[in-house]
Amino acid sequence: MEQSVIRFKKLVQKRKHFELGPVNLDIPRGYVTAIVGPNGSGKSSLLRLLLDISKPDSGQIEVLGERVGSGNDQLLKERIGYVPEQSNEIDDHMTADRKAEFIRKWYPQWDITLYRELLRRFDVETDLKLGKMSKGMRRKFDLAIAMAHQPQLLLLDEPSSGLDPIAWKTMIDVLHRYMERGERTILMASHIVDEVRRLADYIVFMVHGRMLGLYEKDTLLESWYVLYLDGGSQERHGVNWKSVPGFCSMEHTGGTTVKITTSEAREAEEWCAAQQVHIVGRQKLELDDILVLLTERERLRMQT
Ligand SMILES: Nc1ncnc2c1ncn2[C@@H]1O[C@H](COP(=O)(O)OP(=O)(O)OP(=O)(O)O)[C@@H](O)[C@H]1O
Repeated sequence: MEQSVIRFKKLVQKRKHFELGPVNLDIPRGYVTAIVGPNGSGKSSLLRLLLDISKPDSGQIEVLGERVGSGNDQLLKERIGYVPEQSNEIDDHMTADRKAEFIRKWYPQWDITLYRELLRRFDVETDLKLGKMSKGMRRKFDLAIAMAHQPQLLLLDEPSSGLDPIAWKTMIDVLHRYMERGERTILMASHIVDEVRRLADYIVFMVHGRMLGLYEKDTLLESWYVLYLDGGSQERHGVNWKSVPGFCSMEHTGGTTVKITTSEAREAEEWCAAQQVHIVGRQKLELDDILVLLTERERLRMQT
């Protein structure tokens, strides 16, 4: 694993109806990591803990080498850009430029040229009050504000929420460009498969407040497959399909063909070769299908 930019150590936060953690995880520096998980799995809660907006019950978080909540918060926040899931309504009476004037005082690295360039690219009307902006325009403004002080770490909570397809493409391009310079890191929570596919290097799955590991995206997508197997003679010899490496599910699809879903495609194919099972077809799983299967696996694990 590369050098880490964020470290969660035995992090736990207990709510009345929800428990987050324990989370033990290192987020690599210099990459885009996406937290992917169903509604209510704890993605936003985790980002708020990172920014010390809410407190854990136990455990620790280190961000950019500093312990969160240790008193260096302002210095730390200067190095971080954050786009929350929902914009702050307190700012609704301000125009874009007034808000920018207001917050730039806290950021020595604030780059007015970059700010103007981002607003131009996102087509944001600078003299409009924030409360009068459309949802998408407000989102674009929030992104520009989060990036204008050139943070080393960007935390994005559902960044494309409300964006039209053109604005979405601009955002993807802007984020790619952000990553081109230096050792920068993005940690984002997202539901959008296409966004994760285009941006993320690593993926963290989160289900019911639990982290299901950090996966390198390309490796993950190469591991989860549906294999269509000719099960004719094997069915007669009583082969146990559950012994296929990475076995997730099995279905008869008509005739002698058996559909097996596996999380270990390469090993499963080697198993087929050893068992002389003919592979009739193969199909990659998409991220959302993988999430559904992991969620179901976690639900079953919690029941036992
Ligand atoms: N301030 C709070 N007080 C009590 N419970 C909370 C609070 N904030 C969030 N929760 C609960 O924590 C759980 C996780 O919520 P969170 O918003 O972190 O999930 P999420 O994965 O970001 O969801 P979504 O994808 O819908 O945005 C939910 O059950 C939610 O009701």
